[in-house]
Amino acid sequence: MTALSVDQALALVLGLARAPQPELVGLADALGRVLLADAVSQMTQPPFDAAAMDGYAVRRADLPGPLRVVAEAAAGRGWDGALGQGEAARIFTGAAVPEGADVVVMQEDTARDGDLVTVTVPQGRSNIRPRGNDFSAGDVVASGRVLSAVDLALLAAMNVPQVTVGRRPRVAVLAGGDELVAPGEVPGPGQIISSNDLAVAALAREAGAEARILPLARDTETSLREAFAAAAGADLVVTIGGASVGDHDLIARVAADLGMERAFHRIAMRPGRPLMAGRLGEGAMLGLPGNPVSAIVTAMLFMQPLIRAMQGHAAPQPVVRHAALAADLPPEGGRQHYLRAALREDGRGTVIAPFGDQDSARLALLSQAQALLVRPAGDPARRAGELMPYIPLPR
Ligand SMILES: Nc1nc2c(c(=O)[nH]1)N[C@H]1C(S)=C(S)[C@@H](COP(=O)(O)OP(=O)(O)OC[C@H]3O[C@@H](n4cnc5c(N)ncnc54)[C@H](O)[C@@H]3O)O[C@H]1N2
Ligand code: MOO
Repeated sequence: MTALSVDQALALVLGLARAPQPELVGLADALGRVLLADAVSQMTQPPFDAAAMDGYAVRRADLPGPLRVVAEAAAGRGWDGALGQGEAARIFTGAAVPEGADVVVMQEDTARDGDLVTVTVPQGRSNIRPRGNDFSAGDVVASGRVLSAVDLALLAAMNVPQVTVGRRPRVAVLAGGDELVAPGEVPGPGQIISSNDLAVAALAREAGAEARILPLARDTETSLREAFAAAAGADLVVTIGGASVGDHDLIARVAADLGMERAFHRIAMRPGRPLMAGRLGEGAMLGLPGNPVSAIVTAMLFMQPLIRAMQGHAAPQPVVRHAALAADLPPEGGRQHYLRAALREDGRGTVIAPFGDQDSARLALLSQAQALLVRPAGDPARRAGELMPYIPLPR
């Protein structure tokens, strides 16, 4: 069987996402989430013609004065009178501009003497923000938007305290292997510390999921069955390791016994060939390979897009940018290759330099990388300076 391409595999993985489920949340919980219903402004902003400077509200025709200061208007404490000829009102930024005034003169452009104020500099701009200059009641933040910090401020200003967003997928992370112990424990002979589960859960949360790490499973069917049982209720079960062909790689067998409908189990990708995906009960399952770099890279390229798609993201895939190669590269093999690389800026733009060692077990090297250089399967030899696609890594 020929292995699937990365694009084919990604399409199948995204196909595992069911329609996003709406949930009403307060703005404080809405960062990074996808709006599933239009949010409609309840406010017009500013709600009145507002002063943009501290100074004096005056009638342009009366300038330069002297003008009699007859009132004071501060933000939140307005003056509801009207300016007559030859009159000025002391005013502060954000206050409603009194009727009759058509300019706010900043106080640096005035001279005050008792009740009288004289404008000392010719006035150009009005320094008045007209009512509705920012937005109006009925304006809409459209469904589909991924909410940024600025969007939260906009929605708050619109007096929309709650929004309908995609529910956070519940993700269970299942790592296992007799060689693994948790961080802080003392490893026995032949044992190492489990690291992938932490990274994968963190990546799941970064993509918007509620992630929990299950207790480490052992390399027995019983232990794995218990772990899958503990994952009940998850929208997505992500296993790590045990995906390859070794005698102790039991994940595929146990998942199949539990009724997993496998979409694929092996893709033309490096690192990450033994990647598995499918439906499991009401949810989805992703089986990531155990090598740390392979687990993390496949989590970025498949798990995070799936989690985003589950919340309704229209463009769940990672961002792809382009940079010039720092040095020549030999032709690629039959798998799409994601090379750990450094980025730097030179006078003409971004330059990408893949590391010499691409061993998929080297976490310390991955933590140095700023990008994954993407080389398609069968990519021919490349010359320094050629533009190549890359995926920036989170810093
Ligand atoms: N005969 C073959 N052997 C291997 C193949 C193959 O095609 N034929 N593929 C290789 C590739 S590529 C990868 S990637 C690995 C994937 O293997 P598994 O998914 O079965 O993973 P394991 O064997 O369980 O573990 C591999 C490696 O990763 C370490 N590991 C596992 N889980 C964790 C964890 N939670 N934290 C830290 N490190 C972990 C594990 O100790 C192993 O060293 O298979 C190759 N072999
Ligand atoms: O695919 Mo493995 O993930 O090359 O190390």
